[in-house]
Order: sequence, then C-alpha cells, then structure tokens
Amino acid sequence: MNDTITLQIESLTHDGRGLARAHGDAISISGSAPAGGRASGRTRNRGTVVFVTGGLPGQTVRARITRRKSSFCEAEMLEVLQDAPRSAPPACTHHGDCGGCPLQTMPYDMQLQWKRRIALDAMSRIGGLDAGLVESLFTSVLPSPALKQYRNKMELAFAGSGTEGDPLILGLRRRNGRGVVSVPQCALLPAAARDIVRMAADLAAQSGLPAHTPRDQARYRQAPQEDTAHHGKPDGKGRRGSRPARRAPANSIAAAAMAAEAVQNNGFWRFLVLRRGLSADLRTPGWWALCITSPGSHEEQEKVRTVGQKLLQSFPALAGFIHEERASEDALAQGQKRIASLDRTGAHNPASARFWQPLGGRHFALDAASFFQVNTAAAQVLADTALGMLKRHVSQESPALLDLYCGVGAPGLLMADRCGRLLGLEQDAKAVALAQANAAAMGFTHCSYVAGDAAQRLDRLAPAHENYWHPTETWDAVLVDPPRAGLAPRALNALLRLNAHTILYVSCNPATLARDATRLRGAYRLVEMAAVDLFPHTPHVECLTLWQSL
Ligand SMILES: C[S@@+](CC[C@H](N)C(=O)[O-])C[C@H]1O[C@@H](n2cnc3c(N)ncnc32)[C@H](O)[C@@H]1O
Repeated sequence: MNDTITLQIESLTHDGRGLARAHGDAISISGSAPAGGRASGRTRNRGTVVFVTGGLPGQTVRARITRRKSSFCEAEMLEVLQDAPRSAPPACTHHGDCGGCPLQTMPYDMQLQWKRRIALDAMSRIGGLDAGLVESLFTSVLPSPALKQYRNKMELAFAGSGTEGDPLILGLRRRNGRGVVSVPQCALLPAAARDIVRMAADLAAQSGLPAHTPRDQARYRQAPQEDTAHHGKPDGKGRRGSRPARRAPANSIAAAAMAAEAVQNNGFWRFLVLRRGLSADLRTPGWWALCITSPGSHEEQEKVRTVGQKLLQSFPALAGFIHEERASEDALAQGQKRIASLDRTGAHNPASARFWQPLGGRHFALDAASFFQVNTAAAQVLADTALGMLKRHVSQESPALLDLYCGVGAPGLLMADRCGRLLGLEQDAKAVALAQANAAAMGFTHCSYVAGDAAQRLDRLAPAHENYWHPTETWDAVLVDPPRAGLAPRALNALLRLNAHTILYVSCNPATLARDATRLRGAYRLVEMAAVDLFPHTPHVECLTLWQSL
C-alpha cells in the first residue's frame, strides 16, 4: 500500500480542494482493498475520487493520502510535478504555507469560471434544478474590483505556548490546516496593518501568556466552527495550569463550568481581528482592533489593556482597541463578553468600538464585532446586483420588504425609499440596535428591526395554525441573507408559509443555497441567478437567486 501518489487534478471542489481520480491499484481504500475493487459502480469505472488539499485543476501533483473512506480518499499535495497549462505567479510570499489564498496561482478569469462551475453544479446536483436552465440564467461571476488588499477585516489567530521552541505568533491558518503560520508580508494586508500585527504579536509574546489551544473539542460539544483563522494543535497542551481534562458530566451546568475551566487552563490569547472603516466624521479612515482572549484574571485583563494602549500610542491610524473574552472551548473569532473598549487616548470609551462603512452612497454604523461584508468594493457590486434584481421583479407600488438576517441593515436599507414598510430580523441584538440607528440616521421611519432567532421570529410572522393569536402580516418581497449554514428547516418552513411573491436569497455557500433550493422550487420558480466574487484567490463565491411564486 503506497501513501504517496501522483495525481492529475481534474476540477475544484466548493471548499477549494483539487479533485483527482486514482485508477487501478494506485491507492487502497476501505481497509486496503484496491481502488476499483470494492468501490461503487461509479468509482469502479471512473477511478477513486481523491480530494487533494493544495491541488489545483490542470496540475500534476505528488500527494500523500491522509484519509481513506469507502468511496473516496483525502490527500495533501506535497509537490507540483507539472504546472497547470495556465498559471499565474503567486501574489504573496507566504503562498505554499498559508491557507489564506489557495487559488492565487490560478489566473483570475479561471478563478471566476471555476466559481461559476461550483455554483452551477451545486444548483443542479444538490438543488435538483434543470442544469440547462441554471446555465442560461447564470452566465458569469462578477469580478471583485480589487484583487489585492481587498479586505476591510482580517481575522488573525494567536498560536504557540511562548516557550523557546514554540514562540507565540499571530497569523493565518496553515494551508494543510495544521496550526497557524506567521504572515508578515501577507498580500491581503496593507503595510500599516502589517505593522500593527507585528507589534501586537511582539507585545502579546512579552506578556508571558500563552496562546489558547482548543482542546478536546468533541468532549465538550461546543458550537460548530464557522469561518475562522485558527486550527488548534492536535495535542492541545496548555500552560495555564496542567490539570488533565476530565470526562464531561451529564449535567449541563457542570459541563459548562468544566468547559470554562478547560479554557482557563488551555492558554489565553486567541484572535486579533483587524477592521478598517471610517471614523465618526465619515471621512477619516482608520483601523479598529478586536482582541479576543480566553477569560482572564484582573491581572491578565490589565495585560491586554497595556497591549492595547501601546498599540494605540504607536499607530495614530488605530482608532479603537476592543477586548472581548470567549469562554467556549472552540476556535470561533467571536467574543462573548466585552471587557474594554479603548479610544485613541487609551481610555475606556464604549463609543470607540463604533465605525462606519460606505455602501450605496450611504454610511452604515458598525460595532467592532458586527457583521459586514469584508470586501467593501465588491459589496457594492453585490448590493447593486441585489437591488437591480428586486427592482426588476418586485412589481408592487410600495412593497412590504422583510429583511431576514439583516445585520446592521445593509443592503436592505438601500431599498427602503421604495418600500411601504421594511422589517429586519437579526439574531445579534447589538446589530439590531445599529440597524435601527442606521435607519433613523437615513431619515426612515417606516423601518423596524427585531432581535432574535430568525426561525422563531418567522414562526410568529407566518403562523402554522390559523387560530394563532398573532396577526398575520403580508410581505411582498423577502431578502434572505443567512450565514454559511443556510436556513434552518424551521426557518425555511415559515418562509414558505409567508407566501411572499418574491424571494431574493443571497448566499455565501452554494451548497446550502442549493439544499434550500430543493424546498423553494416546490413553490417558487428561479427567475434570475447571479454571483459576485467577494473573496478573490479563495474558492468562496457569493450567489444571488431571485425566486417568484408559482
Ligand atoms: C451573511 S450575514 C448578512 C448580514 C447583512 N444582510 C449584511 O449583508 O451585512 C448573516 C447575518 O445573520 C445573522 N444570524 C446568524 N444566525 C442567525 C439566526 N439564527 N437568526 C437570525 N440572524 C442570524 C448574523 O448575525 C449575521 O448578521
């Protein structure tokens, strides 16, 4: 049985891995049975599917098999033996180690073509839509106006115990998913931000506190990981205490306490999230740093404050330093408790976490922890495309618009002057308050926002039983923009019960969009599909689908 194999990469998967096929006895799967021997009919004729991390279509690579399943294998690329017929020089010196921009050696026009292919395949294979129909509706992916330094937000992870052989670093997830790599020359980061990152890493190292390493995640069953820069070390050794992890008790309160204790004992520094935006005068650009740590003692919190104050002193472009703690034992770059919010003078000032992003000729107020599209210029393309679709298909005079998963109100508020009323639903209460403030600042009095889980809130808007006490409102159009997981079944059921004439479903994950499309197409017809590249050099693509009731 050979673990190293030569493969020709045929295509790209939605998660950015190369797809190859191994033929004959080239590899063994399912407990050493040769590929083609025990495999299904499909794999028997066409070879065993191998998903290759780091491999791109057209390349011939040497790869190591890392996992064998009954119908496919996983591998990691070791070396490119022959480049793809068309390739581009890497845009970043960290290409090869860093997992941030895996497509950067693919010419940009090809990146867009593959993204289109990924979305098309998902809609026909998973969504069950007619492939010819989707091909004819969805002709291209709209490019990002900027290909370098396009991000207004970077999530960097701390790693390392701070000991001699394992220094504390601040960087991005490694290409092979194992740990974090320092990226001092990252092509996504402008020079000013690189300097902030370098100094933050040095100051954190000087604190003497180790980075947090998620440990024993399965045992504590925390929230699933979404987009994050960090993957913990597999051995997960911590330095803040050396007690071994105990088995989680059945009692959930005790389990939560144990999870918090495990975090306490498993390192401190977690993430530095850098955000770029406009200060209160709406003209001065600046940076905001959100530092996420494990829960700490007063002394540890003071160390973070000192790091923040030194950064604010050294970088006039840094307008705020916010410290949040995360107690959950996972690798999400989201704080759960705000500890401090320092302004340029280094003093605690809650307003220092506020900044603004331009979109559609308006300004949206955000908190350092709020969601906003990370590529400002491409977000404009996305908003223009979304508004164009709604204008073409919402025929009512002053339509009632429901903005589901509305964040701080973008891009729904750009449609507000055409609407009779607008209601936004959003889980993050802080974002809801900001959406209300944004609507008020834009002079809209017919827009309201409600905080809560979309599924629960939708159930109230679309009662399952006729004698339900809550009055039913009708909605002409619904703008749906969920996180990567797509719509929960309960949310999808309630959305269908609303009977809105038009649904615009915006999605950052073609696979979950396609899954939800299987339900939508029972009551709606897909009339337009478009996509925008918000994340050049990555496999991600933002899709827009416009549905009209049958
Ligand atoms: C992709 S973002 C879209 C936000 C906004 N439309 C925009 O473009 O800025 C998804 C939003 O859904 C929110 N969210 C996540 N899960 C939710 C849930 N179960 N119920 C309501 N909102 C949720 C997130 O907080 C986030 O603001």
